[in-house]
Amino acid sequence: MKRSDFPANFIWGTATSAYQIEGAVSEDGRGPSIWDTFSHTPGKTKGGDHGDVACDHYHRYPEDIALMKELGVNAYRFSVAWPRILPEGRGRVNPRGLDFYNRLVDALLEQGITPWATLYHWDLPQSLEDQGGWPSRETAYAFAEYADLVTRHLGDRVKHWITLNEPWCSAYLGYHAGIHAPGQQNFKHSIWASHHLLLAHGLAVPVIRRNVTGARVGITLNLSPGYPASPDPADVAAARRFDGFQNRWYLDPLYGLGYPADMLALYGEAPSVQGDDLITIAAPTDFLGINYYSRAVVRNSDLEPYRFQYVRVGEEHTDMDWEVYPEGLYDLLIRLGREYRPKAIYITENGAAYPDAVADDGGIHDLERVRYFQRHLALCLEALQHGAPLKGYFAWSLLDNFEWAEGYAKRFGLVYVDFPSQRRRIKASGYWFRDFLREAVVRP
Ligand SMILES: OC[C@@H]1[C@@H](O)[C@H](O)[C@@H](O)c2[nH]c(CCc3ccccc3)c[n+]21
Repeated sequence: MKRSDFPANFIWGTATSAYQIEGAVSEDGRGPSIWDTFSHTPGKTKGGDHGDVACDHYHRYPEDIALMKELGVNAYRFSVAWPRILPEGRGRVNPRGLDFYNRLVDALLEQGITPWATLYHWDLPQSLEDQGGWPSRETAYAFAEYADLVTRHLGDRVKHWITLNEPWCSAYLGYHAGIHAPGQQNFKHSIWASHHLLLAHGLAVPVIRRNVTGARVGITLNLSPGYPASPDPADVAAARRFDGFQNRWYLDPLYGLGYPADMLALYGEAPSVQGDDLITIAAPTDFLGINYYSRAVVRNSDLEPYRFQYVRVGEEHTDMDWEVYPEGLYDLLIRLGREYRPKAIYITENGAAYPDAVADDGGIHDLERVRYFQRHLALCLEALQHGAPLKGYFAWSLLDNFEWAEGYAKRFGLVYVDFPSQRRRIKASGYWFRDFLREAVVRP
């Protein structure tokens, strides 16, 4: 499998997010986010790690763009930090926050790298959380105001917009599982949060189109295909419930089907739908972003409210203990193409954590990660050849960075970061990706 097997106009990028790489959390007027609060709360992150400095990208972005150039990517997916733009979440604008993204975008364009901006990658301004957070409908309106402001300032140069990164994570991990910020464990709040996140997306789509000529707007979902642990009908039904919990709860409303009836019945908890919300949420989009890491294998369980249990399977697992299962990406792409028929699909994240170390020769020989990328790209190609509307791929991540509750211990980068010195070193996987992208595209 080589680059020239893919369409010549296929997008090849790397992805990051603001809180995971920028640092400079109190610089130039940035306000606190729920991840500042959460990561500084004892016991919430491994080793008490936080994003105060991270990869110091706020200051080192020219060097990081040079690395992207060296890797040969033609696109870069980053996120805009809401708390830099609107320190209280609404109202007062912080011009120095906007200035950073102006500088970043201009530097990317100068290097011929297309900027893809995610408006929300989990760093909700703390003051909005204090006023109710995503369980409050007001937060959806605040997001639309934020989207309006950012796209008015960057929309002349940034044409590709992702409204939200993984509403499932914000709603479920943040408000029910409690392992992500703000760390609530309240099922009803997680259901309301999921609705207001989708509503926020739907309110923002027309705003972005109004402000950005030639905008390409979408949303990024973390989707995992669910497989039953056995042919037992109870396990098959459990897999269907998992699929509703992880995938259909978001895909169905976004594609005009409303919330899945089986899940509404299972949850017995109605989202806080008002008026035309479902029409707003189903605003037509130009692409679906998918973050794929692994599949889920589940069996039946009486555990309320989801009534499934994960089963650990497979021979190969990453440092996150996620099964390496590229076939799941193929199955997912084919299903989405058939069942939801998005105009285009971009893999907005795919990658793996492995315990990287600098060898005696100064290199980082992350051959497992090279293999992970090769296998997943091969299945992307196969899905594309079988009709999936796949138009691009962003590797997660450009740099080792702050891996949320796991802190800095889990490394996903194509580029190794020695955090005390902030020195960057391209890993074997980065060199592999560079050579893959450099493959001479010989015109027939
Ligand atoms: O965990 C690797 C990456 C994160 O660093 C990204 O910020 C985030 O977009 C992202 N999503 C997923 C899959 C969902 C997930 C995230 C974190 C923890 C568990 C599951 C994996 N990742």
